[in-house]
Amino acid sequence: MTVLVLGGGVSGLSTAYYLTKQIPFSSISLWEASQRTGGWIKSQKNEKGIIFEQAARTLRPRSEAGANTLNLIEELQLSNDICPIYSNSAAAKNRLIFVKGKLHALPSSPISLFKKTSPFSKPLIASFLKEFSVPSKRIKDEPIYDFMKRRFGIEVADYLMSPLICGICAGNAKEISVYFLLGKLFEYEQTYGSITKGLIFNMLAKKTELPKSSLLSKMRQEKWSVYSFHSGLETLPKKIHKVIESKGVEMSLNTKCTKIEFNKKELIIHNQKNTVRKKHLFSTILSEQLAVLVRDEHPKLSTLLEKIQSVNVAIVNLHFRGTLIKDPGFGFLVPPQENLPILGVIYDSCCFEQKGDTVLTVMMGGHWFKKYFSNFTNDQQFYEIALNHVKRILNITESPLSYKVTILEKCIPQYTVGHRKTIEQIEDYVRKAELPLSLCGMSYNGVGVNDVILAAKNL
Ligand SMILES: C=Cc1c2[nH]c(c1C)Cc1[nH]c(c(CCC(=O)O)c1C)Cc1[nH]c(c(C)c1CCC(=O)O)Cc1[nH]c(c(C)c1C=C)C2
Repeated sequence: MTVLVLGGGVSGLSTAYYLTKQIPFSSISLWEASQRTGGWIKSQKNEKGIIFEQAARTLRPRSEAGANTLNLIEELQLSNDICPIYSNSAAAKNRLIFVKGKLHALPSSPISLFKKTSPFSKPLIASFLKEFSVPSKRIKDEPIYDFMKRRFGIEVADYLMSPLICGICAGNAKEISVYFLLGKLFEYEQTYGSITKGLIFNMLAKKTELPKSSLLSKMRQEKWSVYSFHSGLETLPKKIHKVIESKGVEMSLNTKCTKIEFNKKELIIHNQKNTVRKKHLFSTILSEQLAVLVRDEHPKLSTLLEKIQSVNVAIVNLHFRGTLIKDPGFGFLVPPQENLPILGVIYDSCCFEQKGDTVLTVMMGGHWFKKYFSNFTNDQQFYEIALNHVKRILNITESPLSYKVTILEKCIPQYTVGHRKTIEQIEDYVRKAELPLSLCGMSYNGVGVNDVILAAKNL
C-alpha cells in the first residue's frame, strides 16, 4: 500500500506516526509545503534561553484527547522533558479579563462562585441556580453567545463565554457553533433540560476509563493543570518528525501539492516538481487549501470544503528585563465588546520561569483581523499597537529588550453554526464517490493540538 500524508503540522506528523504503527509494511510519504515541519507550533529560543512561543504553548492533560497525547508522549520517550503548570499555581488559577479600563480576576474556585466579583453584578452561583428553571429549547445548533445568554444571562455570555471563545479559536461567539465547540453543554440542555443539572449528573456519574499510562497517573497525582516542555511545545512535533523518519516515512519539505486527480481508486498527485501515484491520501492541510486541489474533478466537494474558513492571528512576543507583572497569572482576555484591537495577553513568564525576566505574548486579530488591521503594511505597526496596550494595561514603563511579530495567516478554522452539517456532507460525498481520501487536521473535528492528534489516531 502506498500512501501520502499532506501537511507536516502536528496533525500530519501524528497521522504518519500512527500509520507506521497501523500499517507497518506500507510505503508512507509526507509532503510539507514549507521548509520545516511543526506547523503553527514553533518555539524560538534566544541565546539567553528565553522562549518565544509562536502560537499554541500549552497542552491540557484532562480529557480523552489529553490522555491520548500523554500516551503518545510516553511512547516517544518525552516524559522527562515535560514542564507542568500545577493546579494550585497562580498561572493555573488566576485568569483575568480587561473590562471598562480595568483587569478583573475571573472566579477560580467553587467558593468564589458565591462571591460577587466585578464586572459581574451578582455572584455567579445566582446565574447557575436560575439556569435550572430556564425552559429548554430543542435545537440542532445555535451561536455560543445566544446559547449562553439564553441559559445564563448576558453577563456570562459577555464576560465569560465571548473571551473564552477568543482564547480557543480567536473567534466571535456570536457566530461559533455551540454544538461543535461546547458539545457537552449543548448535550446537557438537550438531555436534562438544563446545563447545571447536566453538570451535576456528570459529576455523579461513573467516569469513563481513560487509557492507563504511568504519565497519566503522574499527572493526576501531581495535579497538573496544563503542561509544555522545557524547550517549548515544539519539542513534540520535532520528536515525532525524528521518530517517523527513523521508521522509514519519506519526508519531503518544500513540496507543495498543486493538484489531485482521482483515477479508478488510485490517485495521481502533483507537486511543483513531479507527479506520483498513490493508493490513499491523508489530507491534514486546511479544508480551504484542499478545496483548490480537488476543484477540477470534484467541484461540489470543493464548495463544501471552502465553507470552513480560517482567520488570521497576529502574535507579538515581548521580552522585558526583570519581573514586571504585579498580579501573576495566566494572562488576560479582552471581551470583544470592549472594541480593542487586542484579543488578549499571555503572561508566559508566569507560566514558565524565563530567567527572572518578563515574557508576554499579545494575541491580535482573529475574527476581527480585517476590522483592525486591513491597512497595516508592516510588523512595526503590530508591535506598536501591542506594546502600547501592554504598557497601559499592565502599567509597564520599560521598553522591551527584544520582540517578535508573527502573522499567522489562516491559522484557526472557524466552526460556525452549521459546521456539523458541512462535515456530514463532506463525509457523505467522499463515501459515495468512493474516494481514497481521509480527512484530518484542524478544519474538521477540533482545533486543539490534542484534538488533531486523537483524530489522527482514529483515522
Ligand atoms: C494562535 C493563537 C491561538 C488561540 N487559540 C489557540 C491558538 C493556537 C488554540 C487553543 N487555545 C486554547 C484551546 C483550548 C483547548 C486547549 O488545547 O487548551 C485551543 C484549541 C486554550 C486557550 N489559550 C488561550 C486561552 C485564553 C485559552 C482558553 C482556555 C484557558 O483559559 O486555558 C490563550 C489565547 N489563545 C488565543 C488567544 C487570542 C488567547 C488570548 C490570550 C487564540
